[in-house]
Amino acid sequence: MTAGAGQSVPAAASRADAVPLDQRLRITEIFHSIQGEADAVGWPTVFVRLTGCPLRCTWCDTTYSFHGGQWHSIDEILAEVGRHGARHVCVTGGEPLSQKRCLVLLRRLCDAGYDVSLETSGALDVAAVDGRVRKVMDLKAPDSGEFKRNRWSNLAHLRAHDQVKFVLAGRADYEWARATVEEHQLAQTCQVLFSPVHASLKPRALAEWILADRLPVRMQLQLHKLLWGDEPGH
Ligand SMILES: C[S@@+](CC[C@H](N)C(=O)[O-])C[C@H]1O[C@@H](n2cnc3c(N)ncnc32)[C@H](O)[C@@H]1O
Ligand SMILES: Nc1nc2[nH]cc(C(=O)O)c2c(=O)[nH]1
Ligand code: SF4
Ligand SMILES: [Mg+2]
Repeated sequence: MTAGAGQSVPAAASRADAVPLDQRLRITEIFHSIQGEADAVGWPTVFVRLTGCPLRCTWCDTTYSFHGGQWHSIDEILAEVGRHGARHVCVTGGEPLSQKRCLVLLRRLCDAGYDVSLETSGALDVAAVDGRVRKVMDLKAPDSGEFKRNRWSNLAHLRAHDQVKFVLAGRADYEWARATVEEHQLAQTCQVLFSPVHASLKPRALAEWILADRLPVRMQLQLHKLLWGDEPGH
């Protein structure tokens, strides 16, 4: 289901008409791919990309999710996810938590037995996210232009299976991330991921900085971009 690309699910769409709008979610795309980021990297995964984001990170690779999309009921989304036969589901966006019913979707996916992860900017409250969901929470570095949106109180809701992620555009971002990890003792709470902004910061430079500083962080590249480049739907 690639709602943003104009493809819909006709039979399901007519059923959804009976569901009140406030019980539906606006979806940009649902697709099956290899998880390219975070702890579940490499697993065949179904991605549910919710439409809309209140942030505008300078380097965002998913600007096509800011607008458009199609409304779908949670039952429809679950049916589409099930069609792909994967164990892992990643709810992403856009900023998924900017739609309140995302919380219900996450709970329903967990109840259905999926291994569920949530990619979130860290700008919205994560307190009510189902504890079974693995949160992958960005802390936005200065060069993202969205540093002021970091919601520091979210750190209190991180559990051992969650991840804090820093996407870094250059050395200044790196210095800030290193100081933030230290200040908040993040590596003692959960995995800390450092990733270069794709095609901006050289991965090798980031790797050498992490090694030189003996940082307790996990470096990562976006595997799907090595496989498929910037094509949406992967
Ligand atoms: C597209 S965002 C959607 C979820 C949520 N809005 C967020 O920012 O976490 C998913 C992940 O992709 C990362 N990302 C976006 N553009 C990127 C880029 N150009 N290079 C590396 N990572 C990027 C984000 O930092 C985030 O960790
Ligand atoms: N393959 C693949 N893995 C991903 N992991 C997180 C993604 C995202 O856009 O949030 C993503 C994505 O867009 N594609
Ligand atoms: S918060 Fe996520 S989706 Fe929104 S602009 Fe930043 S990277 Fe893109
Ligand atoms: Mg992506």
